[in-house]
Amino acid sequence: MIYTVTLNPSIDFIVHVDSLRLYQLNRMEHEHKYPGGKGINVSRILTRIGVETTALGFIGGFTGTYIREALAQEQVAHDFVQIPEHTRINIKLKDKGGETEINGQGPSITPEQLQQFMKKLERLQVGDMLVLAGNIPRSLPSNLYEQLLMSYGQRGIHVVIDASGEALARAVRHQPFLIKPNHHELGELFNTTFTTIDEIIPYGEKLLAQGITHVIVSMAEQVALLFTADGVYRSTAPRGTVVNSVGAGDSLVAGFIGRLAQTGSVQDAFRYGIATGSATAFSEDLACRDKIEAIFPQVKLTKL
Ligand SMILES: Nc1ncnc2c1ncn2[C@@H]1O[C@H](COP(=O)(O)OP(=O)(O)OP(=O)(O)O)[C@@H](O)[C@H]1O
Ligand SMILES: O=P(O)(O)OC[C@@]1(O)O[C@H](CO)[C@@H](O)[C@@H]1O
Repeated sequence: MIYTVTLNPSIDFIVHVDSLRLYQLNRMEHEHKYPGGKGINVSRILTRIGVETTALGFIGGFTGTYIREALAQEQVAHDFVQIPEHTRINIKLKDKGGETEINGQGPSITPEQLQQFMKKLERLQVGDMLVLAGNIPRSLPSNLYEQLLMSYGQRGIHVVIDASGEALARAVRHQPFLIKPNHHELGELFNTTFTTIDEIIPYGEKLLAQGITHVIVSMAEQVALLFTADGVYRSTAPRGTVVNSVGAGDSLVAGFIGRLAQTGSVQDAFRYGIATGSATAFSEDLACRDKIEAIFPQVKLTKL
């Protein structure tokens, strides 16, 4: 079973305007609402590709009810801790110049609610996977992912970290199964910036040498890199028309771990992950299975 954790879920409110005019009235051309938050996105994709998953985290208020209902409609299993405060709404604003995101802070989580969440994790068994994805709300300990990684990693559970900043920096010390920084997040981790692929390679190898099983470095429409036991692989991103790239990174993670669970082949899983990320970028909502599988044959790997 793949458990995903979204400590701070959201309704993603996707708004399209032709050309945003600041400080003036803008009319939406069209708008969509989706259940969001990185772990929830991973669970939605896993369900679409037929991999068993349960989404965990904290949810509350009318926004929380909307998310529960939307997930139930898609048959995405979940077991959230119910809280009284409203789950946040994140605005994703698209115009012809690009995408602007305004994410909410989200509700405060009390120590009692955190305890309820910890209790839900007790069901995890050897061989399960735990995906810790997205920001850690300010009301929770900033080392929460690190604590979970240490305790569940030692019990034979594969822990995936899809986070940035301090949460990622703390996690890489404790041998997660997979991390998927984009090249900016990787640069931040090492206090540097990258201009070429060659510059990234020693840093990915360093993370692997620290005991991380798989490291994927994504770069949106450019190449992505996989660092794994038998070497470094480069994949080019498929070409297409970008509709909404929110959740592309989460989709890559879901495609990779889902396919790995199905086939056991790391290279095949990397190709499938890239196809899933791109299929999401080319869709209004997250990718559907048909689109992923149509793109999959386009994805080729080169061993470096
Ligand atoms: N413009 C694009 N064209 C094609 N594929 C894309 C594009 N943007 C993203 N992707 C696909 O999604 C994957 C992940 O994208 P990206 O590197 O933007 O992740 P991210 O920064 O974690 O994304 P996000 O935070 O928006 O979820 C890429 O490796 C690629 O397969
Ligand atoms: O504020 P966080 O937790 O870092 O990111 C939340 C978020 O931007 O990430 C997902 C896309 O990756 C969206 O569904 C969601 O709105």
